[in-house]
Amino acid sequence: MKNTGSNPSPGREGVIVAHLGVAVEVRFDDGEQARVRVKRNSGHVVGDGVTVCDEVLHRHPRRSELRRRDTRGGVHLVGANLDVLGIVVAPIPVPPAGFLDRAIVAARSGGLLPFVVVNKCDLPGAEELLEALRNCYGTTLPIFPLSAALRQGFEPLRLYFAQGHRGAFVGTTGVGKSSLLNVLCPEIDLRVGEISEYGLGRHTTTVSTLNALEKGGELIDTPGFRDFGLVDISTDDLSLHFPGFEALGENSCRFRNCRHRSEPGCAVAELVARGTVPADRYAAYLEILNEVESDEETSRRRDWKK
Ligand SMILES: Nc1nc2c(ncn2[C@@H]2O[C@H](COP(=O)(O)OP(=O)(O)OP(=O)(O)O)[C@@H](O)[C@H]2O)c(=O)[nH]1
Ligand SMILES: [Zn+2]
Repeated sequence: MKNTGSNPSPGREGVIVAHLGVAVEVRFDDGEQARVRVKRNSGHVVGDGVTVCDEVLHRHPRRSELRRRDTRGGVHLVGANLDVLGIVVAPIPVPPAGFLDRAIVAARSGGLLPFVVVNKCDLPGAEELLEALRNCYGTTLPIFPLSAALRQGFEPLRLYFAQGHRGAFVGTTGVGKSSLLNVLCPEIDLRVGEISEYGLGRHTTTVSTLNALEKGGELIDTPGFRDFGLVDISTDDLSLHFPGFEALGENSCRFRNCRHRSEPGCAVAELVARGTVPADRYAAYLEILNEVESDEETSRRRDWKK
């Protein structure tokens, strides 16, 4: 174990704050940090709680896991024990249809609370976007309008994290995630620089880090994950976690695997008929359901061919 402070004694508890491929950086409960070697593909991720005993890592059970799927269908664990997922949108580029709903469903199915950041509020079109999002999600999620370029509007977001939340940001290319991170966590780049001094420079581009925020809370930054253009969800996730179906509460559909299409005894259909779920939200749901079903069909066919 390479030590960045005094010698850690065996059996100390901490959290993984950086993953370097062949080693992880552990921050112990007293604030001291040390590097521990791990096998490549050890399965440890940033955010994992660990006990270090005789230079060996013992991982604690996780309360949540954030995953992403690559374009070839491989699943990657991005971080552990996150509480919140910040979905970043902006007036430009316009969020792709269904992006927010899919990202919200992905967060909830991973056990994370989603929130929305509307960046680039200095640009025309921001008011309209914000208004549309407030109408759609305002009662179910926190929405933070801000401008990373002007460094304005960050206080409510900082206070939100300061409640003790550990989170990550996702969003499509160009919405300003890097700019946002730089305002919230200006030391991220510095820390990556430090890591390269240990001769692991080649890995610095894929380093994922857990960063403490000034006023409290933590942010996981994983380059490569931030671009969440293609959000992978299942039909089960969608029918359970679609934003707008919260009014369902304990009223369940007759069939446990109800897709809320035209099944008898569907509680969602009832809410739509009563106007509790607006018709346009239901239409958005059906559209995504069709897409997800067709994606699932495609991957089933691909698996058969293997
Ligand atoms: N007007 C305006 N432009 C912004 C703001 N935040 C970021 N930008 C610009 O938007 C562009 C994209 O910003 P990035 O921070 O690189 O966006 P990103 O989401 O990290 O993009 P990727 O790295 O491609 O995923 C840059 O030209 C930024 O200068 C903002 O608040 N207002
Ligand atoms: Zn139903």
